[in-house]
Amino acid sequence: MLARDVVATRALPGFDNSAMDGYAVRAADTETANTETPVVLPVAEDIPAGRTDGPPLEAGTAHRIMTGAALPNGADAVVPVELTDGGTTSVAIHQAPRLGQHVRRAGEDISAGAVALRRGQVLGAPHLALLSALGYATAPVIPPIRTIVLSTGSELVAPGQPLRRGEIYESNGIMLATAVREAGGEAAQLRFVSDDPGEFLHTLRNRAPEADLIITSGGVSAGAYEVVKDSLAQHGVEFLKVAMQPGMPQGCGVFENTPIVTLPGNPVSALVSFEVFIRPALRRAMGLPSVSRPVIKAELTEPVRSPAGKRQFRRGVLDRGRGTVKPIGPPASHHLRWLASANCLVDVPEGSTDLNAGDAVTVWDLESD
Ligand SMILES: Nc1nc2c(c(=O)[nH]1)N[C@H]1C(S)=C(S)[C@@H](COP(=O)(O)OP(=O)(O)OC[C@H]3O[C@@H](n4cnc5c(N)ncnc54)[C@H](O)[C@@H]3O)O[C@H]1N2
Ligand code: MOO
Repeated sequence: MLARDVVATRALPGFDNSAMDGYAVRAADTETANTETPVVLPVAEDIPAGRTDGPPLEAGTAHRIMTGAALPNGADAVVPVELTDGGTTSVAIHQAPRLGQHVRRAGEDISAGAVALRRGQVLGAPHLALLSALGYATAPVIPPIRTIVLSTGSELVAPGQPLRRGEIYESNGIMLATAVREAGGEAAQLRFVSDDPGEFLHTLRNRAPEADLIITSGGVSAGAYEVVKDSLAQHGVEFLKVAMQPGMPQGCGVFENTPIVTLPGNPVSALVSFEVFIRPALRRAMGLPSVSRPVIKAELTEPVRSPAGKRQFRRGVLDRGRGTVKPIGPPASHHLRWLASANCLVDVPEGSTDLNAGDAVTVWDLESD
């Protein structure tokens, strides 16, 4: 993201140039040209793109010119090669050009001194091209937040490896690292660790200094072997229950000078918690223009039940045209298929336990920033 406005120090295009492969002429020399009685002119120069010596066009002559080549002084129109006989020593012009035809004027894209890009612009493909076209080899940017993402669980196996009964493939790491990147941050996805506190703390200690934020998943609820909770409760991390479904058990704090958020391990809980707690904080910290997802009102296509006293986030499919939202899948927090089919979250407030089809609900649009 740009840290300051960037001003064009030069115009674009930087010089009058040809928009076509053809012949640079003086329109007045060729005004009688037509197919029956072409105007024939000697070709005095050949001007490929990149030729820099710039010989002027004498009256009564033509220069063969290529797209992007500087228009010679004296020329005021370009005749495309298709409207000529394509000659190299002399050229027969079959159609009279309009004054200024196929000429790209200096500064018609952007003039010198104009603001080319504003502070806060996220630099995508066209913006980087514009900066380069203006001659900027570097640009002042706000660096992205650097996160490390660490999954925990002795049941986890890397995708591609054989699985034994009781084991599952690790999926939170790539999910959360991708979510960070999509939010505009940087993410290093660490190799997941087992439920052994020694291994967990060793990994964190090694990698925390390189991060602005640590994100872990798993090991924060109420059982035995809660590696994250057991290891970090003594290290300035607070563990608590949030009145939210999914995403009830949470933790956050500072681990040896690095902020840390410990998400629950259930995949849907982890991603919903990321959306609710981490994404807005990341974007605000980076100064990005839109901090929260766009929030829309939509009409439910079917009823929704929600536990009393909890804010529920259901997966949904938002039909923007109709203004409706269809809740999909059960509220449970392990249904990845429904998470992958959703384009929004349906935000059911704490006070609502029974919503009917046709009721208006608040929806978080997950497909927009
Ligand atoms: N007695 C209680 N049990 C549970 C409670 C509770 O309050 N009392 N809370 C439940 C809720 S709600 C959630 S959410 C989970 C959170 O548990 P943890 O954060 O401790 O996570 P784990 O137990 O490690 O894992 C939960 C679940 O998710 C799977 N998992 C974990 N990490 C990954 C990963 N990287 N990739 C894919 N799947 C992952 C894990 O195998 C478990 O199935 O606790 C409830 N229990
Ligand atoms: O908070 Mo848990 O996330 O409901 O499954």
